[in-house]
Amino acid sequence: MRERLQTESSGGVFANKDLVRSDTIIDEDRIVGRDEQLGRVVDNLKPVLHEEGIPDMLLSGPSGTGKSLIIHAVCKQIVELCESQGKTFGVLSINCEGPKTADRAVYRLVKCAADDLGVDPGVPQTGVSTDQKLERLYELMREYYDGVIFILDEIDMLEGPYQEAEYNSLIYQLSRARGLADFDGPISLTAITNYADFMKDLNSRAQSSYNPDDIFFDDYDATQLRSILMHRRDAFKPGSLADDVIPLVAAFGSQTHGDARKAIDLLRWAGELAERRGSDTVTEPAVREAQEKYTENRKLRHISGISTQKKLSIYAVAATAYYTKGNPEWIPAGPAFKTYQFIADAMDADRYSRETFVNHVTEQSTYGVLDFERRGKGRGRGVHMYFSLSESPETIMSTIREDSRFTDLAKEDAPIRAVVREHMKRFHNDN
Ligand SMILES: Nc1ncnc2c1ncn2[C@@H]1O[C@H](COP(=O)(O)OP(=O)(O)OP(=O)(O)O)[C@@H](O)[C@H]1O
Repeated sequence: MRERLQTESSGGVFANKDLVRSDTIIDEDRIVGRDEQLGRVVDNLKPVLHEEGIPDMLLSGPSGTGKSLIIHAVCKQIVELCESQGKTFGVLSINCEGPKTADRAVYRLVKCAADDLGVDPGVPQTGVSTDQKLERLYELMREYYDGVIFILDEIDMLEGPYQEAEYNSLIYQLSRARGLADFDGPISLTAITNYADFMKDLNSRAQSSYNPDDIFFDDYDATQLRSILMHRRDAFKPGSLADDVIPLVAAFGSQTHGDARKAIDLLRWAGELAERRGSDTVTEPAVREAQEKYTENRKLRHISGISTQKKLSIYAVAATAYYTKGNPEWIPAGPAFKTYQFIADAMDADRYSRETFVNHVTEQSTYGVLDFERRGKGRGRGVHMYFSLSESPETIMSTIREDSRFTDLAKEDAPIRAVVREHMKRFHNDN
């Protein structure tokens, strides 16, 4: 079982499955089309190489149309070219679906910079003001970077609990960095959104401080999708993909909003279905079946594409939520880690450290799968990390069990429940 777990896929159709995972960062030569948008982003960021100012940008357009791909691909090149000039360009990118407030989003930016630089974040997530977090962000910028781009993906998701959406405050505060950060290098504030009219939703304060170059990404048609998929054909072993599969996936993709992510996921799902059936070729019926099963739920689709260890970590959190009496919304990391260790042993998989487990779990907040926070259990009872899933634990568990490497976990119901209950009880008694 261990061997089976450690191989990337259990069957025989994939040669490099990463190429059909939509969160894989692909090489430039696999980017198809989008010349106009690519050209504009390149022209906007090129001045960094000459220590000149760079504009703010707003990348808008429907889901899966290459917005994140293009900005990250260009930033990657800029980072490399800066490196060759002995300069450091900081790409501080967060997804705004996870943090619920501007304060948390600022913390994530600090964390992103600290992780990139391999230094301590230097501020706690809670207990200090947003200004203190911003000051730390500026400090890191002054100390380590020669230029910075803030990338705020899914900016419209940062609505927050107040009447006025939190993205206003985040945009306002970050766009003032040029004046307030005492940072000499170029700065761009680049937001990504699905809404073409996003600027109209901003309040006047945010609007007056943020004047981005608005770059629009439209839907892909079937021909463009086909070409995107053809450039990833080598995800499959030679001869394992019937000729009509890519055109059919592209046709389905163009019917459902021209979203390349959906098309790539559908191709992978068809491959996985074929493998589960023990087939060594992906054919049209597998595509049709995958299309039927294909839910609109992006978070679940995301989970089905992550690595085995990450699935294992998320499964442990979901199982801890599911088997705990009363199904609490917030799950403490301690007992969830015990569940993880138990499940890893049951599957004969490697057990990673608690830190790696926590990283694997918190990373998923970027994709809106869950939220996390540190909080106290009450006076003098310590601060603990907690996770809160955004989908029902049962749905998450059954999605992960669709992966043949996890299917057998359904049989471990009773022992997992016992482990969860014992460790949740200990957690409550100990602290
Ligand atoms: N022109 C393209 N060439 C190759 N792959 C593409 C292209 N456009 C999109 N993709 C792939 O499709 C997937 C989704 O693209 P991306 O994440 O850039 O979409 P997006 O526009 O940022 O979507 P969202 O608004 O939902 O975040 C990624 O796996 C990306 O690699």
